[in-house]
Amino acid sequence: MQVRDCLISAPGKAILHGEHAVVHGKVALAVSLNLRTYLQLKASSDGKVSIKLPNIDTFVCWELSELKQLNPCLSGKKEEGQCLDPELVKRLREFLGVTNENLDSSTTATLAFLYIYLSLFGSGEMPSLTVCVWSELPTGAGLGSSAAYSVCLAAAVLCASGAIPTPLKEWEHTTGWCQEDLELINSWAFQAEKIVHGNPSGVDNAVGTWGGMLKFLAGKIIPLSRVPLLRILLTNTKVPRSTKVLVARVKDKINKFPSILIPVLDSVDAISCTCEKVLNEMTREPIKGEHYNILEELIDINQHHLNVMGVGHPSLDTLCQVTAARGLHSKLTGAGGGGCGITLLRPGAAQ
Ligand SMILES: Nc1ncnc2c1ncn2[C@@H]1O[C@H](COP(=O)(O)OP(=O)(O)OP(=O)(O)O)[C@@H](O)[C@H]1O
Ligand SMILES: C[C@@](O)(CCO)CC(=O)[O-]
Ligand SMILES: [Mg+2]
Repeated sequence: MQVRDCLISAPGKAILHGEHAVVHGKVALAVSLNLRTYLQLKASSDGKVSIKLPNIDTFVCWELSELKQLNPCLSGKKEEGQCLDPELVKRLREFLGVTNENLDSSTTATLAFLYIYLSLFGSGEMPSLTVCVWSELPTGAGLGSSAAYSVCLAAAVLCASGAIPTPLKEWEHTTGWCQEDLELINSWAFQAEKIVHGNPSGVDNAVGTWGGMLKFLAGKIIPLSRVPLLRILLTNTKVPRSTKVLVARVKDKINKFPSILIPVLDSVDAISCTCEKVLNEMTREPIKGEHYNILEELIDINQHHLNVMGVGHPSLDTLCQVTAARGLHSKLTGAGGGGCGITLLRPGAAQ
C-alpha cells in the first residue's frame, strides 16, 4: 500500500490561567505560540516503518511484519478516537519492553506514534513509511510540545490513510481543513496525549489543532476572537519535568485534602473567568492602568495557588522574585515543576 506524503505543522501554547484546575473541570485560557512542531511523512517501499525524532535522539525502525503481529483488528474506528484501547496499549508496552509507569521521552513518543499508526492502519493494509518530527519548542517545558507532537501525528496519519484530505495543494496559498476534519484530528491527538500525560484535559491539543486563543471548559472549546494585544515574556527555567508526574501529584493532593484543594481549584476557575472579563473589557474601552493592575494581581494569586497545589519550583520562585524587583508579575505556565514561566509586560516596558 502506497500512502500520500505530507508535511504538517502545529503550534505550541502558553496557558494564561487554569493549568491543572482544567484537568478537574475548571476553566483555562490558552493561546498558541509562533513556535511550531513539524512532521514530514514519506511513503517508502522497503517494507519498514521508521520514525526519526531528532529533538529527543530517537531513531527507530521496524519491519512491517513485526507490526502486523500487533494488529488491533479494529474496523471503522477512524471516526472515533475518544477512548484509549487498553488492549492495544498493553500489547505495545510489551512490544517495547516497558515495565514501569513513568516512561522516558523516547519510549513515550514511540508508544504514541505506534498507537496512532496501528489504530488508523491496523485494520487494513499497513503501509511502509518514514516519519520525521522536529520542533522549535523546548521538549517538556510547559509549552505544549507533547500536544504539538500529538496533533502532527494525528493529522499526518489521518491524512496518509485518506481519512482527511491533503492539507495543501501546490497551487493553493492558504488552506484549512473543515471543522469536521479538525475535530477528528483533535480527537486522535487527544488519544496520543493520553499516552503521554495519562490524564490530559485536552486544552493543549485543542490549541495545537485550532490555534489562536481559546477558553476551555470540560472538553468544550470556545474560541476567543476579541482579545487585546498582550506582550508576554516567556522564560525557560530549563528545569526538566514531566506533565504526567505533576498531574498525578495534584490528583493525589486533591484526594488527600479535598476540602482544602477543591476551593483552590474553584478560585483558579474564578481567576480565569475574571481574566477573560478584563481582556474583553480591554477590547471595548480604552486600555487603562487599572486593567493591567487586575491582570497582574490575578497572575500573583494564581502563582500562589499553583504553589499550594505542589507544582512550583525554586527556579520559578526566582523568576517571580527577579521580575517582581522590576515591577513585573510572573507565574508558571503549563504543568510547572520547572519548565517555563510567563511575565506580563505593560506597553512601553523597557527593553
Ligand atoms: N519534538 C518532539 N519529538 C518527539 N517527541 C516529543 C517532541 N516534543 C515532545 N515530545 C514528547 O512529549 C513529551 C513531553 O511532554 P510533556 O507533556 O511532559 O511536556 P510539554 O508538553 O512540553 O509541557 P506541557 O504539557 O506542560 O505543556 C516528551 O517526553 C516526548 O515524549
Ligand atoms: C497541567 C495541564 O493542565 C496543562 C499542561 O499544559 C495538563 C492538562 O491540562 O492536560
Ligand atoms: Mg504536554
